Amino acid sequence: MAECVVEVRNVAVDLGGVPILDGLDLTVARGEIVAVLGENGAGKSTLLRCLAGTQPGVTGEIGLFGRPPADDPAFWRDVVLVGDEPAWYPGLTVLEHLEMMESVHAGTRTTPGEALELFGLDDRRDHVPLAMSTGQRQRLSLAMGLLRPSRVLLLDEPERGLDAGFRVRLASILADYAADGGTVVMATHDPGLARNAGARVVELESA
Ligand SMILES: Nc1ncnc2c1ncn2[C@@H]1O[C@H](COP(=O)(O)OP(=O)(O)OP(=O)(O)O)[C@@H](O)[C@H]1O
Repeated sequence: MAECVVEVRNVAVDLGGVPILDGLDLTVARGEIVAVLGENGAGKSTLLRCLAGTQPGVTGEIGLFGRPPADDPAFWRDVVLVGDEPAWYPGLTVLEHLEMMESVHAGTRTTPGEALELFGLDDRRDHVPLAMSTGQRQRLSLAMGLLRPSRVLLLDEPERGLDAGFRVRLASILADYAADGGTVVMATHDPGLARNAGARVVELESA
């Protein structure tokens, strides 16, 4: 049986009297992709924050590799979160952002050059992120996340701003990550992305 990487038992979040998730159970195996779908406000981002250990007010049990998530360096050596647009480093180009990631992480999954090609950013390598389109910046966020060595990807609406063609490529990038033994949990509004990536779909009901 495949190793269980993510385990969520009876998890709920109380945000000032508003219950969210309401006793959620979820297990995700090594090499599996789970796509969490649901209406606006259903709690998809909240679930990802729970898995990342950054959500206050959580009850129930959450384990990644058998340990509760902890917002500390050891945890983040295994886990990559791509969510809201990051704060770009002023004056650094696209290539330099990727090189910065490479310089601080041993054993990166791709080189900066390979990441530029994979994420279709080769012709933007010498641009600064704030001079690019929303979708191009999202590609860079994903490229920086995928360049890092990791065992779990937590992705909040990774399709945000991406054109249809690149969503197909992203699905294949995620499928390759899982085929290499990685585990993915993504919140998405794109059932096509989930299907093309070979994800198991989990529907979150609104409270
Ligand atoms: N800081 C907060 N304080 C109080 N309530 C919050 C807070 N953040 C989110 N919520 C509420 O929690 C619920 C879940 O929000 P969440 O962002 O997890 O939903 P979502 O499924 O990711 O939505 P979307 O599809 O719009 O991204 C919503 O009803 C939202 O109003």
